[in-house]
Amino acid sequence: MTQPHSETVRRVIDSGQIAAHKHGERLIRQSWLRCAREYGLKPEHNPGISDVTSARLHERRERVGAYLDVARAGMNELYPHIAGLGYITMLADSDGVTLECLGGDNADPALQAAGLRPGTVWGETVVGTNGIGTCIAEQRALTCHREDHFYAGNLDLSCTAAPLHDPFGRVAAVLDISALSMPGAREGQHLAWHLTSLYARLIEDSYFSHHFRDRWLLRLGRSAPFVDSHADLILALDDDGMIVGANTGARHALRPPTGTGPVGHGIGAFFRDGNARLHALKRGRGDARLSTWGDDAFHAAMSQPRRATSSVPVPGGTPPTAALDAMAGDDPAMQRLIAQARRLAVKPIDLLIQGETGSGKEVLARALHAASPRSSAAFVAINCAALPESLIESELFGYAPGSFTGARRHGMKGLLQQADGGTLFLDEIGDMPADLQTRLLRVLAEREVLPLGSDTPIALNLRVITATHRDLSTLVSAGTFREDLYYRLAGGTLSLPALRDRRDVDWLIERLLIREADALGCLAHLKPGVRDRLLAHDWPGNVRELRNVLRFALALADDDGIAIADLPDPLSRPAPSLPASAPVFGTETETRTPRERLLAQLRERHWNIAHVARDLAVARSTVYRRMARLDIVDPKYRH
Ligand SMILES: Nc1ncnc2c1ncn2[C@@H]1O[C@H](COP(=O)(O)OP(=O)(O)OP(=O)(O)O)[C@@H](O)[C@H]1O
Repeated sequence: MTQPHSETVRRVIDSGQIAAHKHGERLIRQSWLRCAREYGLKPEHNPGISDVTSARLHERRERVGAYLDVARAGMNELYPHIAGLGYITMLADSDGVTLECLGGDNADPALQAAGLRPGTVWGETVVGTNGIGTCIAEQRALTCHREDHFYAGNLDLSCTAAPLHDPFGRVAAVLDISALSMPGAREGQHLAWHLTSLYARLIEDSYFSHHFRDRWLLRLGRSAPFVDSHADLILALDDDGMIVGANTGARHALRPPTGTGPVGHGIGAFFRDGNARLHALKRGRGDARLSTWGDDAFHAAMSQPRRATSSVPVPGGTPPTAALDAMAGDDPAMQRLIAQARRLAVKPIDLLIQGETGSGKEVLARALHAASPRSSAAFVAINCAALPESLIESELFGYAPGSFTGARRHGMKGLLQQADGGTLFLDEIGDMPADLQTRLLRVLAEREVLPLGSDTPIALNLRVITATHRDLSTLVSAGTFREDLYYRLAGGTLSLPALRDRRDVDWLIERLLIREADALGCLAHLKPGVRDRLLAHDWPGNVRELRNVLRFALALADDDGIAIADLPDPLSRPAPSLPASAPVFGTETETRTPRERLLAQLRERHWNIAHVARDLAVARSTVYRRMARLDIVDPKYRH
């Protein structure tokens, strides 16, 4: 007599033995152990099928949002391939609740009883090992065929499921094909596995392209004719060549030395001459091929951003936050600040930005404006410290015709009025004279402005963002800044960290380097030792100083990249003391002649030119050229 299924499962759980099985089967056994040990499920106690209410089902569909439309289209494409084989296709959300079902007869009691319908719960923690739930737990495509199920009640089912990732790598939904009473062993489901995986990839990539439609999209594939329609890797890039999104293929293929994925890195971090080739691709010129630093070659195709969707805010839509997102790499304080800024941007409140000089206060103010519902109206910036005190009043509030000697005949619209409907940015608010603080407070409270010499107030609809590098609370204690204005402004305060306290300096170097190199039309390469020099600097002038240093160095550098000598003082001065074990590619090399340096690098890499080129961040041809110039001959070719 055959053993009841629950006993088979129990035996595996008690023995804990999973290693001897093939990969697909091992995943199933692993899931059995998880069900028993982590979720406390017992194979003998089958909980049966449970449903969510139709209201909850509606909510869940809403939550999947635009992904659902793309996934539905994918299911419609997939279904005709499997219909004749007795399968139906389903879509579940990331909790394992089925949202859509295509195929079969809705009234078929067998399908109904098996739970193959919208609104049923297939989370692994609830119904044990099954196609949808275990796919979510393992985050990979898998088949759960008949006896693979944890509970005996599901043994009629054969399910193959694949995760659908969102553009950030999280499981957004699951694509599943299922059948009842499918004969044969799980190996017979091989084709089902490939088909489900293929359509999951198509759905993911379609959604990815839709999500990043206002970015440059770089498609990379092994086969030239397919690169446009079936790219293996897709990267979304901003105008500076920074990666802002990577599809599942790209996340797997491109592993950066630091960080968890390619997002936030420049294209040059992964591809030889990445920036130059990107430039050519954007202009529709040059060879449409890219090679990774490990010499993996891809055919490339580039598509342009659809600007209209990002610059014209859709009524009721979410304003773009790209400028905010582009401000930070993986620094926790900056990430927190950007998350707060994203939320505050859309709220009708005035904001105060604090931070040292050059830390990016104005950049943040502009990004807040771009991410706000006011983005299509004016952003008016004024630096209170730079304006003579006598002019601030008329500049800000404007004046009526003939209000004072020298005034324009028709009067002048003040900056407050020019910013009507948009954002007014008052930089260095701590330097605002006391009487103007009073008038500004009135404007903020009453939302109207009284131009000089006029007795008719003008209603204003504006958001005021102020910024200061000074500690306003100290100015309040000293009596030079109005306390009531301070509290009005400090309601929404965003504090930018100093660059020396940020952990994403490396990221910022890369980003600014690409941007500045692009502007100057040269290559963004740092020679060995330069990055370390930059990372060791204290940056009292913050991001502005970093940008200026890179701009200066790029202007001086040869076409093969920035050397330490190209940096401005004091960064170019030899380091005061060097450790005895300074690395070959570090600062110590700077005391040798160029020939000695290159020879040492070639020997270190056993004359592997590709490796030396990678260390130096230059093309192989550059290394060969330098070898010829410095009269260095590879020992292999010496007679
Ligand atoms: N996150 C960033 N990404 C790229 N560039 C940045 C960033 N932050 C600042 N910068 C650059 O640094 C320079 C200084 O930025 P910004 O003017 O916003 O600083 P600030 O804090 O307002 O300076 P100040 O206190 O002198 O007014 C700008 O030219 C800008 O290009």
